[in-house]
Amino acid sequence: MTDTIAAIATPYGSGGIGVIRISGPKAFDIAAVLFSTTKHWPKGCKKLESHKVYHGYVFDRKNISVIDEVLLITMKAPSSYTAEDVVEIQAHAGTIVLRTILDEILSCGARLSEPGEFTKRAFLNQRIDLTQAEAVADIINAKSVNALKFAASQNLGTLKSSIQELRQKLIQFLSLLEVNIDFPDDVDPFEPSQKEMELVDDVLKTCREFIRQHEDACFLKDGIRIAICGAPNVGKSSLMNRLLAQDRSIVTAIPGTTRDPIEEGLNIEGIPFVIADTAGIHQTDDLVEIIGIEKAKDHIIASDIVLFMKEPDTVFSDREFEKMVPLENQAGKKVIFVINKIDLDKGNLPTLSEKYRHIPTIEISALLNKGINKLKQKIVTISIGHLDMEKSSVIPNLRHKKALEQTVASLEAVKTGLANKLEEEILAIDVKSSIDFLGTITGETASLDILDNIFSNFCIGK
Ligand SMILES: Nc1nc2c(c(=O)[nH]1)N(C=O)[C@@H](CNc1ccc(C(=O)N[C@@H](CCC(=O)O)C(=O)O)cc1)CN2
Ligand SMILES: Nc1nc2c(ncn2[C@@H]2O[C@H](COP(=O)(O)OP(=O)(O)OP(=O)(O)O)[C@@H](O)[C@H]2O)c(=O)[nH]1
Ligand SMILES: [Mg+2]
Repeated sequence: MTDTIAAIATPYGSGGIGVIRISGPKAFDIAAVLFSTTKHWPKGCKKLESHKVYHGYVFDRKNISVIDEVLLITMKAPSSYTAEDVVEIQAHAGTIVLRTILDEILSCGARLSEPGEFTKRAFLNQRIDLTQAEAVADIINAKSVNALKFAASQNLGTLKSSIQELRQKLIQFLSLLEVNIDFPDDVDPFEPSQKEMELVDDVLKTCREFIRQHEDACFLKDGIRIAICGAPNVGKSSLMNRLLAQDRSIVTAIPGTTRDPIEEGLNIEGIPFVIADTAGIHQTDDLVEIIGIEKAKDHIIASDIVLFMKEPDTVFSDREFEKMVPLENQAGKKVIFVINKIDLDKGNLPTLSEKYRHIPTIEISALLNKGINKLKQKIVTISIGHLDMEKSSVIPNLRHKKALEQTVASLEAVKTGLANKLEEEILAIDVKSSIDFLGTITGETASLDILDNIFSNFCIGK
């Protein structure tokens, strides 16, 4: 039999309202002891029904004095967050008042909950699966609107149903194999049909697609890395300051002003970016500049998006561009060609070469704050234009990615086994492990370690 747990569910400190949550078999009894719908002695509490909100007062357990005027919410099992009996008390949010009520609840036989224990109970009682439990933590910790969209979608069970569907297909496949293992004499030797081969391929393809989506989604959680690069004095630091809307980098008319790369977080339309202003890249004998240029190159290599800057009356050359963004590092990198200082009416703007014609060009004046919004728009569209966050079932969760990679490895072994006409017993081992790996994602086959690790990262009261 489970015990009854209680915790303050709202953040510490003072605020409008604070919520205390009780879950478990004693929740309603404890409420009946401490709560009264009248403020006068003798305390009066009618029988509490499920899914109702009551107005009343919390007394100390000896029913001598009123602690606070509250609203009390009742939810009978299994229709509650934990799928157990739940009572919530909405009191005034002050550290002392909430602690005092909690102490009374604890002295009536409840125990202080562990971090994440309410959500863990929802999982153990099978109201939600592990991906939904993780989504709850991701909703709380979301650093951007997009991270929230992923998490909210996962909370609804999108990933859960996709994984369950894949798992079901493999279980069906396993049962075909097992018929042959159990009754080898009664049935013909296992000969996978075209349909069964396709089934394995199908599951493999979906797992690989999820892994790819995971990589996209990671950007949205950790920040897409942008590096601003170009020759000295083109206005890199000026652009950095415009994008951040603050004076972060030093701007002077002296070429070679920026030495150390300067990194800052930037949020455009809810998407997190990490942007780096770097030293102007050119030939120099200055030791400090040389080190700065090396660091600039490291930043460019590590970035997802490069803003390659030039000014009017200069020319774009493949050689210069490839010195900054080497050919071997161009794969997967997105580049925007930014022409700065268009306020200077001095002649010709540089144009892209034939080879790099596909790169989008944006004209700006960092000095006059012109074209900056257009540039921001371009940064957003090349970052996430191809993603649909609201429908995506994948959120950037490393645990899921690893499990998917293990599933893929096992299914590859199944495929090789099928091609080599291995025995059913051997095939079944790999099919079983792929089923188990998928099960670790939803929690059907997750170990206690995994569960502890996930729930201990929650806050108390969640
Ligand atoms: N006051 C309060 N607000 C809250 C929560 C809570 O527990 N209490 N939540 C906690 O994180 C979130 C809402 N999530 C919830 C998820 C499921 C159920 C629930 O009772 N589910 C039952 C019954 C559904 C029904 O009656 O339609 C179920 O699924 O069986 C409640 C809250 C955010 N806001
Ligand atoms: N006319 C004009 N001048 C600009 C513009 N943007 C920057 N400048 C000027 O160009 C000079 C260099 O600007 P920075 O932003 O320091 O250039 P940088 O690329 O960071 O230079 P380094 O750090 O030395 O590589 C400063 O005098 C700026 O005021 C612009 O859009 N128009
Ligand atoms: Mg600079």
